[in-house]
Amino acid sequence: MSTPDAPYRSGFVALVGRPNAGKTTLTNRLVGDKVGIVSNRPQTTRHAIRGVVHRPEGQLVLVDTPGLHKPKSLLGQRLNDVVRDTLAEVDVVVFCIPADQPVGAGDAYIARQLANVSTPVVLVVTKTDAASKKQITAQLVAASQLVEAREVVPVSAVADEQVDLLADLLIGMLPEGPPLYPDDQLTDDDVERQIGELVREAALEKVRQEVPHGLAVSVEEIIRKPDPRDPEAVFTELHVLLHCERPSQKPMLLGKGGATIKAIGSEARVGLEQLLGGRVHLALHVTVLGEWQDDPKKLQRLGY
Ligand SMILES: Nc1nc2c(ncn2[C@@H]2O[C@H](COP(=O)(O)OP(=O)(O)OP(=O)(O)O)[C@@H](O)[C@H]2O)c(=O)[nH]1
Repeated sequence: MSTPDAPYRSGFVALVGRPNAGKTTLTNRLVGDKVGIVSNRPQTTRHAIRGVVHRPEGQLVLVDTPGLHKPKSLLGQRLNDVVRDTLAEVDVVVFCIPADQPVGAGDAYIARQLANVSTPVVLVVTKTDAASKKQITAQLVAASQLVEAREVVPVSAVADEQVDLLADLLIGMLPEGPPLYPDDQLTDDDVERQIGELVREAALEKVRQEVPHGLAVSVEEIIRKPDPRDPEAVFTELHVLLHCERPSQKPMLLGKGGATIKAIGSEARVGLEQLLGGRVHLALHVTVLGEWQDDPKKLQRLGY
């Protein structure tokens, strides 16, 4: 794996940036298409793993950070605490700033959080395919004024420009050490969490603006058994609750004659069957949880 003059390196990297900065797209491009599920996490991290980048010279573990934003509720505050812990514990923080949008208050807020930790920062100006050379140059300068960065790299995840270079550069900043994951395992977001995310994404897509932030998902039960149609295959029965904040939101999620909830289920099932590698029966129910974003007990129940 390692060559005599270049030691093997491994470690943790967190991608941060305001919503829409391109973090997910960049993560996916860095990791590549192959996604698997790892059930064991190394003891070295408490954080959810988004993906693992395997290179001959090292291994980069991309750590999930929930959105970093000004706290408006207890949920927001807790998320920000998680973010700060994550930033302090990883080896490198990648701060994504899109090339096609002016640097704004959201970026400045994140920069202030980064100033509180000693973790080295790599500034990445994303979406360079969507901006002119002049715009990119101006953005590189503006971004550099926000934080003290070790490196500043313009990339396009969509056009696959400079992504390999970024991976090499990040690996070079990690401590020497053995691989943290076997190379056929790419993510270890636990299955339950991924199930919840797929359902939540499907629900947000189907209801759009109507149930904005007050939507949470909890996976109540996962039953795996041999598929009666094919005993070699696994059949998974899932019981999932969609929690909304207000009674008025419930009919929106259900739709006329249950049409919306049915559509959410069909949409989610495609991803779920891929994730679980077999047929899935998804039982979805809608409940009203009240002001869950500000209620510590309810937050705990939802895993925050
Ligand atoms: N043109 C272009 N668009 C991009 C690129 N990367 C991301 N996008 C687009 O920007 C939007 C946001 O990208 P995401 O990767 O979801 O951004 P994010 O930072 O993960 O967003 P949040 O989940 O809201 O925090 C999507 O519409 C992407 O298709 C890029 O390299 N070029």
